Amino acid sequence: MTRRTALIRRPGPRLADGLVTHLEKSEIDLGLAVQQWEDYTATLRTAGWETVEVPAADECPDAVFIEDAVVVSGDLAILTNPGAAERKPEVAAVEGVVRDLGYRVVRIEDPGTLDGGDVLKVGDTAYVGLGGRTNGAGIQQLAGHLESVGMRTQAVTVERALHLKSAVTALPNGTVIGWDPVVDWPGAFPHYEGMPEEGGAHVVLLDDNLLLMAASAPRTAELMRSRGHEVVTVDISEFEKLEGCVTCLSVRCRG
Ligand SMILES: CN(C)C(=N)NCCC[C@H](N)C(=O)O
Repeated sequence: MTRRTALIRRPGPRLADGLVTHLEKSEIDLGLAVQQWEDYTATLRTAGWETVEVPAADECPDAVFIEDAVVVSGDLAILTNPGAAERKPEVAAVEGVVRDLGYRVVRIEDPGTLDGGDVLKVGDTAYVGLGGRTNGAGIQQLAGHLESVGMRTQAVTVERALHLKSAVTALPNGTVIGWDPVVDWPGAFPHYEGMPEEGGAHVVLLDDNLLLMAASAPRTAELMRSRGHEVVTVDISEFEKLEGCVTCLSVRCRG
């Protein structure tokens, strides 16, 4: 049976100090955020995922966005080198967890920077956002590591969004979906389709036909249901205020 493990990391007391780049800062309700995180992680478990908690990094406000700290593919865990200095200390505690899960561990090193939110895997292609957080050296190193697990890498410019996966994710059939105003280069993807809402650009594939989406994208959820997908939604409003989305709150390990 294939492993379905999701790495998660509890929000810390400093969450409200998290970085914002493309949004105005707004007030965060920490109690509500913790409740939303509990709901999100419970949704993963209900869908059959075992959740593994990475030790909290309470001094790092953005640590809950665990997706940015590690990229997994096949038997490989690639520890990232986040592009924002404040986020670099998040990575250290991930290493022990992925080693315990049996992954071969490699890392992105200076001068390369890379955030996991910039890596979108579709089949055997990893599209990687080249933008504010991930640089060319980081993409080159990633490409070398991914080659060892049979993945090819393609860089995609990201200027209008924080991360590539802030702008686009992919449906089970490989179609890349996005929210047009923040997608710099839709032609990079063989099949691209714009969605009616910003939050509609983000799906987590929980199963062959089961999508996890944010409650902030009801029209897109309806569109997906009308096409035969099952959709579960979670309210992640407090994380959206910090430019987070459903993908950022976990790292899905399949295999
Ligand atoms: C796909 N996305 C958006 C992510 N993987 N990460 C979101 C990180 C948000 C955090 N406040 C920051 O600015 O780093």
